Amino acid sequence: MALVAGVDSSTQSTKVVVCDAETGQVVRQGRAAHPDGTEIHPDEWWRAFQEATSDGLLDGVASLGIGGQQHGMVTLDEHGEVVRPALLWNDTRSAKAAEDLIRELGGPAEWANAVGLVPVASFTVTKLRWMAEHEPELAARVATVMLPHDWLTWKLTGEMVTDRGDASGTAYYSATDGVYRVDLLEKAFGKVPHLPRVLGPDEAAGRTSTGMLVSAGTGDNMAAALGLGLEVGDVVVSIGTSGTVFGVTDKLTPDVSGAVAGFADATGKFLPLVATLNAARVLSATAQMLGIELSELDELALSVKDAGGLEFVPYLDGERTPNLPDATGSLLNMRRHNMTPQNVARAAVEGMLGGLGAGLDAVRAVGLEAQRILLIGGGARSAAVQGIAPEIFGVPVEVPAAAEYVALGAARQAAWALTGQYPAW
Ligand SMILES: Nc1ncnc2c1ncn2[C@@H]1O[C@H](COP(=O)(O)OP(=O)(O)O)[C@@H](O)[C@H]1O
Ligand SMILES: O=C(CO)[C@@H](O)[C@H](O)COP(=O)(O)O
Repeated sequence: MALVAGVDSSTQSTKVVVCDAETGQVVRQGRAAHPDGTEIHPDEWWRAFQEATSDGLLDGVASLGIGGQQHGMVTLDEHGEVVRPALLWNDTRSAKAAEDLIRELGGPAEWANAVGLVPVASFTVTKLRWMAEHEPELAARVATVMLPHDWLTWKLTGEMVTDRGDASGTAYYSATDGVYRVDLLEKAFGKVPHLPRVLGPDEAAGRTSTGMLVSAGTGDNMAAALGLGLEVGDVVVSIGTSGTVFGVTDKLTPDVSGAVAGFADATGKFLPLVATLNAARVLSATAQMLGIELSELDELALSVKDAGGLEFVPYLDGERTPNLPDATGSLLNMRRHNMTPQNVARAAVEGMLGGLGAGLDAVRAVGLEAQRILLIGGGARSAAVQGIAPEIFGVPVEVPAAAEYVALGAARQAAWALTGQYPAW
């Protein structure tokens, strides 16, 4: 039996699945945590990858693919050394840089038409502008810019490559034209560092020192779409560190409002996506505040039929959609009679899902059909989320069997690169 492996190097952890290349059945799994924070040295991802794959997890694996958190700015000097810790997708320090870049190009529509999205602090191009302005000595040393999954692929193979899915989250790659917009990168950063070569969906990046094939890899949301085998009419809501709402389309409608990012997917199509900064951790922060476990939060939230008038504005980490990087969370409409743990728990779940409900409206506005929602990510394991989501979204919600869909998608890509056939798992 040929084995393939998929890696999900996401915000909070690295997860690895080893699958039968023919059926996709998972035969082994590993995981390791990442440190908290919105900037992180890439060595931490390498350490987590090694920890997650220790004890021979990859023994006998013929091909491996990496799915990684999107947008993180990894900068290398001319010797391949990391110049500064990577600024992650949820780091909001480049919010002003985003505003400046929009103004300099002539407005949001110019960006939406050029690269399918309007800059916000999450996108790599704004982080590069921030670095050029605030850390000019470090910026001067930057010879190469890449994304988290690219860096891991490079560590494994020595090849500086990426795929169009992850490249489309930089804001200096046009998903529709399939080219880097080095002119935009130069305007933002003042120079054009070396960029990873963009591979096709089934192309291999190279081989590890032990001979294992490594596929192109992709961003974690693109990998999740691959893992689910998404079809037109399906919309995914993923509740991880980020909340994301996305679907696969044949063509892209740029969203000038900036709510929907026009990403590429990992198969040659597109992946319009809305992302929020506040998802599963709204639930864990609320449980922590109440001094209870997540399972108890579920019980409390489901023990009442509404939040008794409480409204939880969930912007605990600022927010990206809507673009309010400095926003804070609030608990509104408190009265003596409604300040119960049950109501607070319910309001937290409703508030977090409400942000994703607005995301659903936004992807519909650019033409995504939503006949059903597929709910995935760590937060989808919550009974309260599963119970309350249909009310908030107003369409049937299905919860696929709990699985690591990002890692599974990366494994599917690894099998595709190995055999040359899209695996019909
Ligand atoms: N049963 C649960 N109820 C609520 N949240 C959960 C549950 N299980 C896991 N989570 C949350 O899911 C998050 C991790 O989800 P995951 O999709 O792996 O995130 P990421 O890919 O961003 O690292 C954590 O914040 C964790 O607290
Ligand atoms: O910024 C985005 C999507 O645009 C995030 O979805 C990141 O890709 C991180 O994902 P998770 O770690 O939350 O899965």
